[in-house]
Amino acid sequence: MWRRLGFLSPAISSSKRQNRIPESLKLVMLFATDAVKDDITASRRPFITFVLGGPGSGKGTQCARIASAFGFAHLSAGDLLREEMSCDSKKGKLIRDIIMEGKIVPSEITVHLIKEAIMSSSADRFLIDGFPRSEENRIAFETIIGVEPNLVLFFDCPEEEMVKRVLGRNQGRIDDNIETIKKRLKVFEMLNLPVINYYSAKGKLYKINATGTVDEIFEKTLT
Ligand SMILES: Nc1ncnc2c1ncn2[C@@H]1O[C@H](COP(=O)(O)OP(=O)(O)O)[C@@H](O)[C@H]1O
Ligand SMILES: O=c1ccn([C@@H]2O[C@H](COP(=O)(O)OP(=O)(O)O)[C@@H](O)[C@H]2O)c(=O)[nH]1
Ligand SMILES: [Mg+2]
Repeated sequence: MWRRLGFLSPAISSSKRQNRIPESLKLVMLFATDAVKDDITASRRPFITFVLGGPGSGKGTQCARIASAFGFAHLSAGDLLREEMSCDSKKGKLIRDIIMEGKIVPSEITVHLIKEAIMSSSADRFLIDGFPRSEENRIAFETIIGVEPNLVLFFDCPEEEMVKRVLGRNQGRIDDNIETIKKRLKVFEMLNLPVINYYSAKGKLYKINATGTVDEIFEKTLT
């Protein structure tokens, strides 16, 4: 990946990855590009950032800020699934039941929705918010879409704060209740943390302390 980022590689060396000394993720965001595009054999290869974190860690909030500051298209896997869930179909009902239980929707459904969203957009840089949520999700994405993310952001937030935020979210979501939140936190720990560890080991992970105000976290993300 650092090879692909070309001249940016020295600026983002290994330090901020895995949350060591903060360096400029802002530079990466500003110049986000996948140098494979220069290869005439690759017709379209957008710059992909996965945005991970527990429920209520602020993924959606920070994605909106990053997207507007740096021209990323923001794709929320949860929003894509909620849109699909609202369809009065067998698939819609399946998604609803799984979300209500705080479990993970089968990878082929989610990856298909993400693929469609990427293909129907002309953007060259994407924030994929709330995906992959399991190793199975990650492998399905890499297999079906055929690329790995360029970057992975992890908003690290204490459970107590996440619960407080989710309960105060007030968007009428079927899964924003204490029973489902408890289940989602367990699923996050059991299935999503291994994905985070995987990208950390690959040197692609930027861990951000997600406590503080929205502005403070946005600043932390970029410094
Ligand atoms: N830094 C913050 N401090 C307090 N509340 C926040 C902060 N960031 C987000 N929120 C609020 O917490 C709730 C969850 O944030 P959201 O971005 O939807 O998280 P996620 O997508 O990770 O579940 C929302 O109501 C949002 O407005
Ligand atoms: O890739 C995904 C993303 C979301 N979900 C489901 O959708 C719910 C809500 O996801 P979202 O990312 O919107 O929740 P957030 O973490 O933002 O609160 C999750 O608990 C899962 O049940 C899923 O199965 N796969
Ligand atoms: Mg969200």
